[in-house]
Amino acid sequence: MSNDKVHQGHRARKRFGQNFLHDDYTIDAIVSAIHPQKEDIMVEIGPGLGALTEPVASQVDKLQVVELDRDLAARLREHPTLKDKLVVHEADAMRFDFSALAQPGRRLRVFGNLPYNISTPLMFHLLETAPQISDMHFMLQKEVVERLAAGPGSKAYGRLSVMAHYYCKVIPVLQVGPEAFKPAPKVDSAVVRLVPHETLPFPAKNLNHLSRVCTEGFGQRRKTIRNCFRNFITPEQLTELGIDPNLRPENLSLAQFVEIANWLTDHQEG
Ligand SMILES: C[S@@+](CC[C@H](N)C(=O)[O-])C[C@H]1O[C@@H](n2cnc3c(N)ncnc32)[C@H](O)[C@@H]1O
Repeated sequence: MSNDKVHQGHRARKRFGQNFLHDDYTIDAIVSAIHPQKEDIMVEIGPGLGALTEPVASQVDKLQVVELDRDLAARLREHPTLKDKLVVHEADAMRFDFSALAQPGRRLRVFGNLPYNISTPLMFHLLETAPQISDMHFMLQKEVVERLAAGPGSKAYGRLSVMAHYYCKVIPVLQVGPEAFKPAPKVDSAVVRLVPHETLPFPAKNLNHLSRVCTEGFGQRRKTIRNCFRNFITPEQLTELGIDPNLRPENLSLAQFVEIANWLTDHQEG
């Protein structure tokens, strides 16, 4: 059992969410879904021991990788076949400025088998860079992929779903069982493709207001929106926007969340 924690001579660190992919079928399926092209600006988050790094690097000229674990970053810098292709950023992806890697007219393609302990805040961080990204492929906890992909009326629908759909088209690609990893995680996993919209379908005038409307709504998902949003909009004003005040937040579409947020921006005092 404890052997399972040592993979390719490296002891997996739980605090870095290290579950290394070792199943060739899964690795091939992810790399084909990514479909790397020679001239793409590819960025991998958490390359680890290189399960995805090696096959992707073999198809491109250069690969940027962001790895927090100092030992793993050092291994990658010295890797016999990878070192000439990799640009290793030994950094915390949560604080990393991904947009700095984009070039004029060339957006990033980001991928990774992400550390599950930070996957939700990391998604929000990456969504902020969406305009500089052409697509993202991530292995996540299956439940997080369900939340990303969820639409109105579903139990999994929440702030993460609204913000993901605000910026991206969300496409679940593949489900992966725990046995594909070493050590095996306690949860099921899934791969998702996120494709940022060329033009935002429902632009918000103020993103903080959209975030606030989502937080206040999903914080009280069993209430009707006339109650959730009573601090800033009346039932009559909701009706004027064409939105039924008796709906619950989990029934509001992205367009309606944005409509309420934009109303808040327009009617904010000061
Ligand atoms: C789930 S493992 C995936 C490793 C490898 N890509 C694979 O598929 O086998 C997550 C990786 O992310 C790294 N990591 C954890 N937290 C990180 C962070 N905040 N920023 C960058 N990398 C991080 C871990 O050290 C580890 O290499």
